[in-house]
Amino acid sequence: SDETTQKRLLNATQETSNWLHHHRDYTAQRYSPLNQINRDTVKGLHVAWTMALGGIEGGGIWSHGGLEGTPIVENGFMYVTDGWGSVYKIDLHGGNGSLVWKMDPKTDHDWAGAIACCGVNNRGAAIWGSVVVSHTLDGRLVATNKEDGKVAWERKVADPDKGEVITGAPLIVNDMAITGVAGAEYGIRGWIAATDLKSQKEIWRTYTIPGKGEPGNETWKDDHDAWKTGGGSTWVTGSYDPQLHLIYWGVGNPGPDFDTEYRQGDNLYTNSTLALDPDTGKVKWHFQHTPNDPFDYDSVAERVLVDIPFKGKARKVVLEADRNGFGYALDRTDGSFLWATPFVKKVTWTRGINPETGKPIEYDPSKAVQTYDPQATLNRKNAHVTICPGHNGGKNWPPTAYNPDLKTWYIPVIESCDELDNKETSPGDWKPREFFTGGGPVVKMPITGSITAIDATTGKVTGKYETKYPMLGGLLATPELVFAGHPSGELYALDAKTLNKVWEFNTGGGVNAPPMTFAVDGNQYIAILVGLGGAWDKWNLDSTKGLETVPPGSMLYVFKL
Ligand SMILES: O=C(O)c1cc(C(=O)O)c2c(n1)C(=O)C(=O)c1cc(C(=O)O)[nH]c1-2
Ligand SMILES: [Ca+2]
Repeated sequence: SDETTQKRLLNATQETSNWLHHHRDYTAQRYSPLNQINRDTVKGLHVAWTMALGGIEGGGIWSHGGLEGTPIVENGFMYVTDGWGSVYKIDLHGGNGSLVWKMDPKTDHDWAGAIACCGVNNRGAAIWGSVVVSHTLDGRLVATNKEDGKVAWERKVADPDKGEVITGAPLIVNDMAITGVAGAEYGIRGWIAATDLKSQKEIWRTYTIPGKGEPGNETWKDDHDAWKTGGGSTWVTGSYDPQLHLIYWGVGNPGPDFDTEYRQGDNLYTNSTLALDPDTGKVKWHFQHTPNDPFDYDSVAERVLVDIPFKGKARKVVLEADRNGFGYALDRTDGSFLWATPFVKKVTWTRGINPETGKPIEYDPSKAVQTYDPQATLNRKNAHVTICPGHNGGKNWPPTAYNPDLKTWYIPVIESCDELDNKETSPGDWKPREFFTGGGPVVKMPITGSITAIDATTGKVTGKYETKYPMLGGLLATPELVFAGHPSGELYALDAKTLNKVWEFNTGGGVNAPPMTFAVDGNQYIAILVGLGGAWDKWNLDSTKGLETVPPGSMLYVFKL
């Protein structure tokens, strides 16, 4: 197999046939210039081949695993993961797929599965040199030889004894694998860690919650060290700007999720965008989206890097579609705020975002506990609320896609409200490997979805394709099309400009993974994993009538003209 050099990883946008990074390239646009499958030809798209994978065994609190991965493709070979972290190498030549090897990391199902808040999830692998680099739910970073599927080395990065698991794909930057952690619902103290792929040693680990004496720690104003169990997970893969030499990564919810009085203050850097120096892990700037969050609005979404004009000036921008229902554009050189737009139809937790500061209008930095909309803000006195978007967010982990020619950003939306209860938390309540949430959702309300298009240069919504079910799988953009899968099984293509549906196929499973595209032997293909898992069918099924009949499964579908 081929060497994946840093030079090639930097140039991934131009390797048109390939998909070398989790989000295809360092911009995380999930845009491929391949255009054989286009507005005119797409009606001829049909199944080329399928392959049954594994990973749907149960473990811990989970009755089965799910499929959330984005495949990597390099020069006619695919590397794809299942929910328990097995990696499959598939030869794509000759018009069908054949399994070359499978690496089973022997994940400890019960130990890790007991503390995976939201599913047996593994969102994919990365490639570097002659190895595939992947994570396991039980906290390991594994390097597997591309050639023979043998494990070259592995290193423990996260510790399930503390409630830490890993569900995201690694990001490779300058011969390092960058790892994010999950566990904010178990009161972990979140971090982002860099492993040197040459020495296999840790180079840096940056806690998303600053320690005593570090700038930001003063935003934890309680008297019982709430910062030590303050959440701030980092479970979605970030992006990288080589010119600015900055990594962009999102940070998850504070813990306990629903008891703001326990963790008074803004709770930095939870629910923030971080820009980090890749050499040292130092935080160069931050922007917090929902300070002192009462709603579980993890700001973990991928950070999409786009170069666009804004108010007549060329800007280097980072986009984020936050769980709080707003899409944000920040200047990625310094984090200054450009615009925010609601991408869901209904937002009730705030009256809006202050156009100068980018903070919720009600935000008062002098307050230890924030009150956003007084009706909707959950606290010990207002211990039962209805909020929109619901705690799953207006958009969860499934990635957005961006078309750089149209300067249009497509968001996979969850259109929801839900009812939340507060439960007062006391110092001493935290126990390793136990939920530490300070309340939670109670009544399940119906949930739908949409694909919402935003003009990145203005922040205005330009279109909405409404869907019966929430968008749980993420998007792919090509020059003329947007691809998406549905939890009820359909994979479909929309016209990139009109958002009209131009093609559809029912996979017979439930789609919970993002589509991707590649080319081999001159032919373009669309690939997607099928198998409903993640958080949905355990926690949210009452809100989506009809999905209870979708069987778990584990299937790779590949389409061609
Ligand atoms: O805070 C965390 O550490 C964390 C991790 C994860 C995860 O790793 O899957 C999810 C969440 N939170 C979460 O809040 C959530 O809604 C969620 C949905 C899913 C999924 O895969 O469907 N994962 C997660
Ligand atoms: Ca969370």
